[in-house]
Amino acid sequence: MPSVLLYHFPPSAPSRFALMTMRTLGIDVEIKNLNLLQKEQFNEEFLKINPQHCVPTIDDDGFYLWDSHAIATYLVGKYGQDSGLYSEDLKERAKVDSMLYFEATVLFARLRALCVPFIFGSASSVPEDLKLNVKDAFNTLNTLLNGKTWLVGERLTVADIANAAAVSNAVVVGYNLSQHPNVDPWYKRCQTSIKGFEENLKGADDFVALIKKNYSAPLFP
Ligand SMILES: N[C@@H](CCC(=O)N[C@@H](CS)C(=O)NCC(=O)O)C(=O)O
Repeated sequence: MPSVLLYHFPPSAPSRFALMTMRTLGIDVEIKNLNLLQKEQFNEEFLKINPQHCVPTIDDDGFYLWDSHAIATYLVGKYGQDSGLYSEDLKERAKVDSMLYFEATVLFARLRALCVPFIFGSASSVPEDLKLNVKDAFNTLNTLLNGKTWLVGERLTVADIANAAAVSNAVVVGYNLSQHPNVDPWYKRCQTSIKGFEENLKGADDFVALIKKNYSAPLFP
């Protein structure tokens, strides 16, 4: 299998979702780090590949693709049809998609809205409404996991990997998972079932280190 090039930034949860999917599929990955704080995503060479200038982006033998969700489902289709990470069944697949969109537009989006101002030093306190938004997203996740081992169907899918990457960032900034009795054990299952999870946790530590440069207290005391 030829290697796939991943433009990556370890603190980024979407980027780590793409990398964990690659690790879980056993894809030979070549990593090219782009330091977003140094605005390396705006270099001329990368902008030609991805005018949206975001990570993760892959180069699969000259096929350029971005958005972690598109990357994950593409890679399963190309390299992991038997992995079960993205169902062949239309309705099950739609449920996986639904949980991918949940991660993109609710869980990750709300965490980003709360955390990113601290990375860029433009926040000095945690707005209550943003905290409530994050808690509401976790409440939803908890309800969706009621009586279930995985988010969709009977096995791990890319929906679990995406959401677990975002949850890792929440945990390192002090979000207490034990208040969500279904999320906590699911997250522990993710840790032992997703390949590259240690690497993901290291990236989450890099993420919180960026916040701590400007704000040393936990965001969810
Ligand atoms: N929906 C996208 C989000 C990607 C994203 O927000 N990437 C951020 C890092 S977390 C980024 O590259 N920001 C730099 C920029 O947009 O210039 C995905 O899932 O891949």
